[in-house]
Amino acid sequence: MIQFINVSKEYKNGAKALSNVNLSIKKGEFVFLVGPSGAGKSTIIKLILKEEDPTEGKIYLGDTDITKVKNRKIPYIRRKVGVVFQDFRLLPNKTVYENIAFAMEIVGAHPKEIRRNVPMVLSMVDLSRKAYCYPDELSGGEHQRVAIARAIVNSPPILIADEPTGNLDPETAWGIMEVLRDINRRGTTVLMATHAKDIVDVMKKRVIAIESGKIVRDEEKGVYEHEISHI
Ligand SMILES: Nc1ncnc2c1ncn2[C@@H]1O[C@H](COP(=O)(O)OP(=O)(O)OP(=O)(O)O)[C@@H](O)[C@H]1O
Repeated sequence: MIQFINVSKEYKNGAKALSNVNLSIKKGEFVFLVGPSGAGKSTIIKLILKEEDPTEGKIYLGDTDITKVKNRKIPYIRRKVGVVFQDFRLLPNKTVYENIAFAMEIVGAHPKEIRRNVPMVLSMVDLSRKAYCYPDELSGGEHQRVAIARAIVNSPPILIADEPTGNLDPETAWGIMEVLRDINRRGTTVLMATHAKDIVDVMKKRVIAIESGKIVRDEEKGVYEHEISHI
């Protein structure tokens, strides 16, 4: 579903963000991307979204090498990948319903489909009763659930979450994890970058650890970090 082959990324200012990264994520997997600040997690996400291009290497989404995709075809990639950020990014002057509907309008969905799908995803994130609220009337956890609903409303096969629980208290964060787990169980591939050690350790999902732009660990049912023994 997602494949990086010998991917390196150097930003224009000379910062080397990734060097020779190889990774392969299969359809339906749930993967945590962990590592210290500046390790390269957001860069991996930006490359998948084609917000940046790699300096070297190939990146496949399904059968498509997205490094070869022309800029005008980028919206086609964005339809395959839903994305949720730490800071929500909802439109403040639109209601919850309109925020989600807007994500469908911009990909040209039929109004009938919008009327069917928006209530469906709102119910998935348990927010049907807030459909006509504005973002400033929501709690942080509710905001993030709307952002997730918006990310999945076009049924993308891949959902990327960059620190989705970063601004939330522990209990609310766990609510978000339950929503992501449900979405994954319905078949969506989920890639989540996080610093939340407790969440990673409890979920027992695949963990890819990155440090200084290199993958240093890739484990099934992994943990956030291994204790270093000083004996
Ligand atoms: N647009 C940019 N221009 C130049 N350098 C950048 C840019 N974005 C990131 N970098 C550099 O690339 C490296 C990797 O950054 P990246 O944002 O991918 O790390 P990260 O693992 O997501 O960190 P964090 O956990 O703090 O979000 C860092 O050294 C960073 O300073």
